[in-house]
Amino acid sequence: TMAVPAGRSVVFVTGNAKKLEEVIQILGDRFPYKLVSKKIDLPEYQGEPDEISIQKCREAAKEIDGPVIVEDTCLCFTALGGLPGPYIKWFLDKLKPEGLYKLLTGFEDKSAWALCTFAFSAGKDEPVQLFRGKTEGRIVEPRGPRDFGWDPCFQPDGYDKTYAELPKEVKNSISHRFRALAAMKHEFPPDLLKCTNTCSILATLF
Ligand SMILES: O=c1[nH]c(=O)c2ncn([C@@H]3O[C@H](COP(=O)(O)OP(=O)(O)OP(=O)(O)O)[C@@H](O)[C@H]3O)c2[nH]1
Ligand SMILES: [Mg+2]
Repeated sequence: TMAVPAGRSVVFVTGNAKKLEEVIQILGDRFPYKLVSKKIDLPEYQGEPDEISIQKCREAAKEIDGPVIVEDTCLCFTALGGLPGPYIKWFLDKLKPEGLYKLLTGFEDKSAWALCTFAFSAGKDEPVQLFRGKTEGRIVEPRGPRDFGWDPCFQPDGYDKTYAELPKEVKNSISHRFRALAAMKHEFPPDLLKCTNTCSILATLF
């Protein structure tokens, strides 16, 4: 289990306000530590998802010099051997959701999965622990609001709506991010440290 001194806060380091918003919505008051957020644009590393999250977490722990959480998100197309994967940020930036859909023209298989990897470290010389969540679905012509990334072109299996069209509570109950946070929650036993007030989330930097 995770070692965070009682009363210490865990800093969620991300440059992405929408991620932070979802993390806050998903964790609600079930997170037994004080979670604060810090907007730092960490480097976009290359490699396998686990390695990327470990490097990202080490860098964040160095900058914060204390307990940190980071998260890295991949969107993987089966027909493309898992690409764009961790490089989805750049693909989305240049192609937009329409272009992501068009990438699969010529492939019958439109299946895809969203992968979220949270990484936790108690400090700069401490080990990194990973928590993964995966949601399977397929890439469709974009539908729904445009306020978060590739949500309009990802339709989770079992639903006839895209992530963007689904009510937020529904996305947050099946998403890659929800599943990774559920895995992480098991490692933060609420009774172990008895944080005074369950969880206060201060998203002051956005
Ligand atoms: O439609 C979406 N629904 C999601 O649930 C979701 N989660 C992440 N993303 C996007 O996918 C890329 C990941 O790259 P990423 O993990 O490096 O994130 P980031 O650089 O924005 O923030 P961070 O690395 O500072 O935390 C970025 O373009 C994010 O905007 C999402 N888009
Ligand atoms: Mg990033």
